[in-house]
Amino acid sequence: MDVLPLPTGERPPGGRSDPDFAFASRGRVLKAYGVNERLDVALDDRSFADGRWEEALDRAFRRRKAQGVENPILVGTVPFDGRQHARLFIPDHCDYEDAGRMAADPDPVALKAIEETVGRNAFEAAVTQAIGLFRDTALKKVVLSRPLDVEAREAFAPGRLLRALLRQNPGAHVFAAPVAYGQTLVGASPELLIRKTGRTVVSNPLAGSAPRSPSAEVERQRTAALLASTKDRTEHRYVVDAVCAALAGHCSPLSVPDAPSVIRTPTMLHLSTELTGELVDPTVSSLRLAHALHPTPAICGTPTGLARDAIDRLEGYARNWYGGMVGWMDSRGNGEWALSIRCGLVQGRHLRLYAGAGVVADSDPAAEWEETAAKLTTMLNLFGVASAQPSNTDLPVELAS
Ligand SMILES: C=C(O[C@@H]1C=C(C(=O)O)C=C[C@H]1O)C(=O)O
Repeated sequence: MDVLPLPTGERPPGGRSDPDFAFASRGRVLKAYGVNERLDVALDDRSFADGRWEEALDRAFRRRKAQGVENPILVGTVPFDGRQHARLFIPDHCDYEDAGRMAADPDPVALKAIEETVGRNAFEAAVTQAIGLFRDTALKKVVLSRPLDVEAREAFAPGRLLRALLRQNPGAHVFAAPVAYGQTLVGASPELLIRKTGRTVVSNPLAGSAPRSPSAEVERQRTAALLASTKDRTEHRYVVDAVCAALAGHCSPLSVPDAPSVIRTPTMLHLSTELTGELVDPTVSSLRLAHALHPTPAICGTPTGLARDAIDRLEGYARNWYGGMVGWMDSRGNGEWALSIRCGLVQGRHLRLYAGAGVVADSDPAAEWEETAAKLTTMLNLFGVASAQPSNTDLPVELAS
């Protein structure tokens, strides 16, 4: 569905006041309107190595400043695979809104079907194959994901999904970003890849997960179990080590807590480590740092190259924007980039959701499937169908209308 044009007659609905791009952080939503200049480019090693992309961006920022904008910004999304083009643009106009004021209850949406394009059997077989790779190769961790296709009777309104995500996930980096004509990536990411404010950078990798529970007692047990779990600690350690290694050359000092803590999203518990550093060279941009980090083992694996190959061979679908990053950067290089997870791609009546789970040597395929199901509830909660998981077959599930 990712490359299809909108069917004739279907246009994304939404009021004129809906921003073209929105990104929430710490209680405020950055809203961007219109495209002043587009900077679609593949953000791979080559783009950063020869400095040409950053020069082009600098020229674009200077043109904008010449039009009277004191500190212009770039917004957009970068796909999982850096060889594919990012969707980045300098907007015509930006403002901020209080996230709480922008939040709204979800609209009732008449769903037609939920289809497990990659079903439980296929996913668990992929996890089993990955476990085999840990025995036979130097691969230590790989994040395997799956899509879930939701079809509604009428076109989804990305702006309304955004407002509902803000209501349901007040602490998340809630976002809505245009990725192609008629296609919008919407989500509520709990994971900050990088924030740069002047000299200071913060990265908050997550890995190691359990679902929330309505019972406080069960949740206490799950939190304690997560902190004590060797499997989850190992999964988490790979990410923290990789983030440390990527930031170490840029930061002095770099402060890394000795042990992870547990953070709560409305649907999940995660092991979390917040790293903070002071940049040796404060002119290094947030996007260059994000590129140095991406893809972390929170979304790809360890070692990166082998994990990428395993994802290509085992997942059986194209991630495209899922597992990339979304955010903004100003002309001084300050900015924030969140992992594009807990998200979905909206196109007309179609919404493709995504969720993945980190697989390590002592993973259990059934538990990894359950983990992806739990992560999908962040988006499925928009429709009140969190418990209506499709059956264990690969067949589409028709929902009562
Ligand atoms: C891959 C996802 O989440 C990532 C994987 C996690 C894990 O394996 O425990 C936890 C948080 C995220 O870093 C996702 O939500 O799709």
